[in-house]
Amino acid sequence: MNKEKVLELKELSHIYVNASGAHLAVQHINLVVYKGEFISLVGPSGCGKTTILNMIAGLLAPTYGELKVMGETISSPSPRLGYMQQQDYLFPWRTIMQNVMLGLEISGKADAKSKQKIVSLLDELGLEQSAHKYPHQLSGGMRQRVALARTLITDPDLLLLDEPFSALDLHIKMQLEELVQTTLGRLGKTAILVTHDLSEAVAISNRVVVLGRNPGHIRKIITIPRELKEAGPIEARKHPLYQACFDEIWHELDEEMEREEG
Ligand SMILES: Nc1ncnc2c1ncn2[C@@H]1O[C@H](COP(=O)(O)OP(=O)(O)OP(=O)(O)O)[C@@H](O)[C@H]1O
Repeated sequence: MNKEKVLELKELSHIYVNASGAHLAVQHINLVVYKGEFISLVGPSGCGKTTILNMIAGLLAPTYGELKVMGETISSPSPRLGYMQQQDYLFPWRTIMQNVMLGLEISGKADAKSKQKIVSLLDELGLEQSAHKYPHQLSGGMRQRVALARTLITDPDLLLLDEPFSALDLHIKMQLEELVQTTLGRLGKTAILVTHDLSEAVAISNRVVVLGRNPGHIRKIITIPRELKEAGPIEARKHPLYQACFDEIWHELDEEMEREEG
C-alpha cells in the first residue's frame, strides 16, 4: 500500500456547548489514513461517529486537537473532500446529468470537458441509460449511484460516506458496496465510512475503527486481512477469515457495553 498520508487526526476532540451546558462528545482521537485505504467507523449510538465525520468535513470545528487532509489543516468544507450520505439530496427538477454537473458547478470545476467526463462516469456506474432521466424515475439504489457519481466527479482526495447504503434492501446494498469498492479501488480513492452494519464494515474495509462512548474514543483499530478485501464485499462474507474479524469487533462492542453498565 502507498504510504501517502491522506488524513491525520491528532488528539481530535469536540465539546458541544449549548443552552443546557457543555458536552464532551469525543476526545483524543488519533488516526492516520493512507492513500487508497477504506476505513470504517463503528460503535454504539452516540459514540461520536457523526461528530468525527463532520469535523473531517470541515462542518464542525474541533475544540482541540489537529486535523489535516493531504497535509493541510481543514477548517471549512473543502473541494478535497466528497461527502455522501444516506439521503441522496438529488434535485428533483434536474436530470441525472444536471445533478452530477452540480457537483462540478459548486466546486467551480465545470468546463468544456465536463459533459464527457460525466458520461463516462455514469457509464462506469451502470447509469448510461439514465443521464436524461429525472431522480423520481430511478430506484433507490440507482439514485445512490447518482449520488456517488456526483461525489466522485469532483475528484476528491477523501470520500466521507455516512451510512450511504443503510436505506437500501440487502441485495441492492451489497451490489452497491461491490460497485463502490471496485470504483474507488480503480481510482485509488481513500474513504471513511460510518456504518452500523458490522458485516458491511468487515466486508468492505482495510481497517475498522471501533469506538466507545461517554465520551467518544477509539477502543481498537482492527486490520482486516487482505484476502477479504480482494474477495470483494459479497464473497468476503463467505470467506473463512470473515467470522473471526466479525467476532473481534463484536467482542469489543460487547466489552464496551459491559464497561458502561459496570
Ligand atoms: N448538537 C449537539 N449538541 C449537544 N450534544 C450533541 C450534539 N450533537 C451530538 N451530540 C452528542 O454528542 C455525542 C456524539 O453524537 P454523534 O451524533 O456524533 O454520535 P453517533 O455515533 O453518530 O450516533 P448515532 O450512531 O446515533 O448516529 C452524543 O452524546 C450526542 O448526544
